[in-house]
Amino acid sequence: MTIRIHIDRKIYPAQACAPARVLFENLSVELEDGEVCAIVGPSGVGKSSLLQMVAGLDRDFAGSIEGGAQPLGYLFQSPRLLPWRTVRQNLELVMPEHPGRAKDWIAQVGLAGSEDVYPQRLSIGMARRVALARALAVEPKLLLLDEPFASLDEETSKGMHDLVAVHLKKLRPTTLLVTHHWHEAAALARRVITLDGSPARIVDDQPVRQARAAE
Ligand SMILES: Nc1ncnc2c1ncn2[C@@H]1O[C@H](COP(=O)(O)OP(=O)(O)OP(=O)(O)O)[C@@H](O)[C@H]1O
Repeated sequence: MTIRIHIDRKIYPAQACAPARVLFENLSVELEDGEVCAIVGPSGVGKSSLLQMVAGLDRDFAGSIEGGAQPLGYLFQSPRLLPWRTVRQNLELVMPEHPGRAKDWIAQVGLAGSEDVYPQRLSIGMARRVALARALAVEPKLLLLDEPFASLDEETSKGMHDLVAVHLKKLRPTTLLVTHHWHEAAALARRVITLDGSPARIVDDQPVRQARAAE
């Protein structure tokens, strides 16, 4: 499904010790059905905020997001697992019709044997892998990945990268991938959008080949 994002204005209001911040102004992006697009930009520019708006979790802005596809797979920056459910139960929740597949997903993210462990006993990297499995297991039409390979060692990161690549190829979800790493963007995405400034604007938007050449 094509996604059309147009943000006239997104403001985070003033808080006790922080002034109001205009995060986005006149920002427009269109994603074709099945397009994999990486979002890069400096820390604090608004990448995670943009994902939350696309997901429909933040509707407090002037503008529109058209075509929000369901099912939605969303890997948040923090794992956001339900602490009162085991690893297996966290996954079963998103696939109530196929609970038997939870075990297979746990194995695919390299956590076989941790099925009955509660999230507080997992390292951050393990919890993020469960969260990645949860995002992919819903067989999303719209996939939002916020730094999917953070907190992972090199070998695990490569394994998770391959897992994501296989699923992007198989399911062809329209995908927004937030990353700080050009090699991740270049390996998984066909298009790279660079955000910068305050309010944030798109300072670069190009196919991966040209983006790599400009590196
Ligand atoms: N709920 C909120 N209320 C007020 N300000 C917020 C809120 N969420 C984020 N911000 C602010 O908005 C700005 C953008 O945050 P965001 O997390 O979207 O950036 P980011 O580009 O994803 O950063 P990073 O790469 O460090 O994860 C930051 O200055 C942050 O402090």
